[in-house]
Amino acid sequence: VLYDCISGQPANSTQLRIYAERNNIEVCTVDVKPCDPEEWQRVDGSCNNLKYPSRGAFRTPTIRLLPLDFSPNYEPRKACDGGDLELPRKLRTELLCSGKVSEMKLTQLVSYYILFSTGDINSIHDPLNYLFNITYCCTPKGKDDYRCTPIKVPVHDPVHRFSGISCMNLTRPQSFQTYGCLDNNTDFVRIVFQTPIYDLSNVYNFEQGFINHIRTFKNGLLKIYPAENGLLFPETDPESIICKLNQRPRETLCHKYLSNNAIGPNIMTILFYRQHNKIAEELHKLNPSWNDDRLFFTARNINIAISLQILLYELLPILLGRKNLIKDGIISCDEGFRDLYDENIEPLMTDEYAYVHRWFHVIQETSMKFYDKDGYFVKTYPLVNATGHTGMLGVDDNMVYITQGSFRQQSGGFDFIIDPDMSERALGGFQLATDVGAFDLAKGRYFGFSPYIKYKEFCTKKSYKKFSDLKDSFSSERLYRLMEEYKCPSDIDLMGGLWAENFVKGGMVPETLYCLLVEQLRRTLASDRYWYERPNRPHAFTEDQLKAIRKVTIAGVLCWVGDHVTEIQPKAFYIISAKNPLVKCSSSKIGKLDLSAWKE
Ligand code: HEM
Repeated sequence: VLYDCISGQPANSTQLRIYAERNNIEVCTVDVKPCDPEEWQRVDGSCNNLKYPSRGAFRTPTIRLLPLDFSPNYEPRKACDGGDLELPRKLRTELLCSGKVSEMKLTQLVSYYILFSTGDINSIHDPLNYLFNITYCCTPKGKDDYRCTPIKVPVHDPVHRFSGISCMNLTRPQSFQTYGCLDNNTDFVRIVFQTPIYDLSNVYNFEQGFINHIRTFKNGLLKIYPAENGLLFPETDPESIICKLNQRPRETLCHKYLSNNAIGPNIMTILFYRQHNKIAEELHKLNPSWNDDRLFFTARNINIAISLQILLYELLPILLGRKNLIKDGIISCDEGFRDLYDENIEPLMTDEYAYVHRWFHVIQETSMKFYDKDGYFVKTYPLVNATGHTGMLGVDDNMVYITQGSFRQQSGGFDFIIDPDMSERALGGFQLATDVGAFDLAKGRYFGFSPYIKYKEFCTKKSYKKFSDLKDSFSSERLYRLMEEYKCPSDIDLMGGLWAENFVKGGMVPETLYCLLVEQLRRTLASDRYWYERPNRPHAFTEDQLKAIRKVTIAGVLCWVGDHVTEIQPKAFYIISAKNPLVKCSSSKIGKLDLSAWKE
């Protein structure tokens, strides 16, 4: 049945006719084969909710916590005095300092994993659009193109008053209106291609049929190929234009079915892809009678569960605070099952959830340190030169160096200081100047997010009319900066507020960021029928199997599928220290997967 993406109902003949006239049936509908309540979790996400079978599938529309706030024609909202809000680049340079500060407790792996996890539920179609299709927003042609929303650089910009750069190319976020599924005069609905549930869409892909390209259909395995350096990678497309930074002819590796994005998540995706095969191989040894399908879906089920176990129980407690997460019902304090499922809650993702993850741009350390397999420092390499540069992983020891660096190098600071490469050249060799912070702030306006104080009110149930009402959530110095830049509290952008706000007690992120993440995670836990901790889902784990999943840590994953990782600290999101020393991968301190509970 063809379901209308927007309504989540079977498309009627009038709708289909309109879509056919516009030549966009394929993008505005999802083809859902009849659901079987007991089937394995589908790769395209359909049939997650049996009442609304297309919800949870790729291209499920996003939802909003607060109403849209735009000027007419989806232009940014106005300031309280009726004028334009301050330029995003001006606000970024005034509210975030540019410089290098390290977080002394955490490793670079934190940024790699958090970005990898956002890639599961969020696609990178918007940057691809302005990098490959609409590249002229800073030229006269861009002035007449509604899709162009370039970043204007103020004349007295601290960096570009010297460089002569006065504009950065950027486009409007794409929506169901962009693709003609909704009329232009209707409320903006963001289009996202990934499924809105955590199901490793970034590893297994998500569009119908794509999975058939990566499966071998033998023993549950995915296709995998050795590169020039002998290491194993998913299928490559040497002609792809996405890997623009590949140094050809030597560097040819470029993922054909997976995304070639920033280097950290790129590596994590490769590791989870390989991990699928390791799991399938072991399952096959344990249960030689299982057929290909059973091995494939069981391995995927375990792989997804591991990715979530690490996110929820290892990483988020560090970032958001373990006690906070227990109090808010996001993690459980015992090892057993839990079941928060409610079939009346549709598996949908809020726009706010993906958006506030952008705050983590401030923690990105961009001088990647390369270490060899024995832990000797080799060199530093600019992280931004590695985006769209998958080819570097297939030659020399780069994959080894970056993997080793991920758990040996410190993370960037959790503060209001952004690494200069993120604020000036985040898109490395693609675009001359990219201030990702300014992009983040500008995008918030083109998504039509309500001002920061509305979110603050949503989270605290208090009212904020005057700047002084905010004094409990900001240091006086940070509040003063906001007052310098914004005329009224209601002018403060969501991202502007996050950049200045105090951290949640017990955690390392701004209070409102915490609140908006938790809001979505609650929905995710209640709306994903296949959530790994549930005892009553199709092909649920047994108690022993769930216990085995709960033991796995990111260190265990790196030991198992990382190239030449032979020793690592047990808590790999934390730096190596006397309390968290390097140990051999064979040590019982490393949380490895034991698949014996799957033997029949
Ligand atoms: C700490 C790790 C990071 C996290 C959690 C993160 C998160 C995000 C998220 C959620 C988006 C929004 C995507 C969308 O909805 O369209 C985004 C956009 C973006 N990120 Fe990151 N990111 C991280 C690191 C990086 C790095 C290392 C780079 C560059 C090398 C980068 C460059 C960008 C760019 C260029 C955009 C698009 C900006 C736009 O078009 O508005 N990010 N990031």
